[in-house]
Amino acid sequence: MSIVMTGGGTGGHLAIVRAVKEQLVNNADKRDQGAELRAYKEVSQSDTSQNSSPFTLHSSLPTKLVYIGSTKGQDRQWFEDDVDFEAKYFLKTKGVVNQRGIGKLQALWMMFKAFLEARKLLKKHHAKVVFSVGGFSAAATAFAAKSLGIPLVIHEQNAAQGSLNRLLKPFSAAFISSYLEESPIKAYPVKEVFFQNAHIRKKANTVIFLGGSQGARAINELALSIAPELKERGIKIIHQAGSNHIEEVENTYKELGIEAEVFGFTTKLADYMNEADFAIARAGASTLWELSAAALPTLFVPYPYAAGDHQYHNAKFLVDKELAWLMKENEIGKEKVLALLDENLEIKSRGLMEIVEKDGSREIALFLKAFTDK
Ligand SMILES: CC(=O)N[C@H]1[C@@H](OP(=O)(O)OP(=O)(O)OC[C@H]2O[C@@H](n3ccc(=O)[nH]c3=O)[C@H](O)[C@@H]2O)O[C@H](CO)[C@@H](O)[C@@H]1O
Repeated sequence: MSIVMTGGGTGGHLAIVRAVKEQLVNNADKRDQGAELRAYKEVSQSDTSQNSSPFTLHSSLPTKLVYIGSTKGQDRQWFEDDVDFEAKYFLKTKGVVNQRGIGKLQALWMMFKAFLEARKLLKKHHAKVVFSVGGFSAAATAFAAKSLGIPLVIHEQNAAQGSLNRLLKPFSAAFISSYLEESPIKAYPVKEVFFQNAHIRKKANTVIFLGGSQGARAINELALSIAPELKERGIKIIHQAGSNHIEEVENTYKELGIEAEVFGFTTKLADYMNEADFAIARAGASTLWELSAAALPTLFVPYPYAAGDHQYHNAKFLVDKELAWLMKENEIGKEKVLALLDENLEIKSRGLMEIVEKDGSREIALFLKAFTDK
């Protein structure tokens, strides 16, 4: 029997699969099979010929993990070589919603063929539950689960629900969303390191600008426009400018005679957040919950072209609780932003610490595991 995980396309979806998968492999099993799993790991580490998942090799470990994604998007990059899954499948699918005319018909036909394939795979692996993180990559397997009467557990990352998740919500065994009161699990799967760095901010000594690894023009422009005032106030600047904009942004700081730490992609985001007292950031779900876990007061500038304007709704969720600030790109004003630095950061920081729940991935892993115990 197995837990089948599906969905992806973008890192935002795939990160949830990975976080929950890691918990299933490392922690959730401690409840009932911990000793056995650890014993297995010791054996397999001393035997280099075994490079496959612990779940595959020992039939005494009942739960296997299977991933079903798409050939399109980033699914392959993330999981093709992942040995924690007993099996990985990448079905030929593409998004239906954004297609028109003949393209839509082709996408639907591909989806139908993938649906039939997914049904076979779910039967073959004796799926006890299907965990979907949404995105077109999840559609075939999610529908296949429903058609076979296999419980479907959905994780929605955003406050504005994705079209597939919205469609399947009434048919799901559980709909997990950190934004919904009725969600069985409220905690967002955030890496522990962000919580470890949480501390109360009182004064904006360091400001971090986070435009994501690709950078955000509006955030870059804002940063450079308020940089002279920040310098005057003795505030340090950390600036994620995006891989393609580092040089141009660095040069502008130089021309302004301002020292700033500028970078593109980083694996040390948690450290940068730890150093900062105030953030100006996009409102992608993981980033938003990581900033919240770090108790870092933030002005969100949502990406305006996100599907269903979901970044706006993500940020609004915190703003409605008075835990963050929000400005659409066309609302940004230099003076308005500078005024926020004088606001009471401590209230926001404390509020975030109180509301943000830990252990999201572990709770989801245990929730899924329960289906295999039935
Ligand atoms: C442009 C877009 O539509 N993005 C969507 C995409 O997320 P997308 O992957 O773009 O953004 P998220 O904020 O959800 O995740 C970014 C992740 O990458 C990490 N990171 C980022 C930059 C960096 O230099 N180093 C690093 O490690 C962050 O810590 C975070 O864990 O799916 C999310 C979940 O459906 C949505 O909420 C986002 O709106």
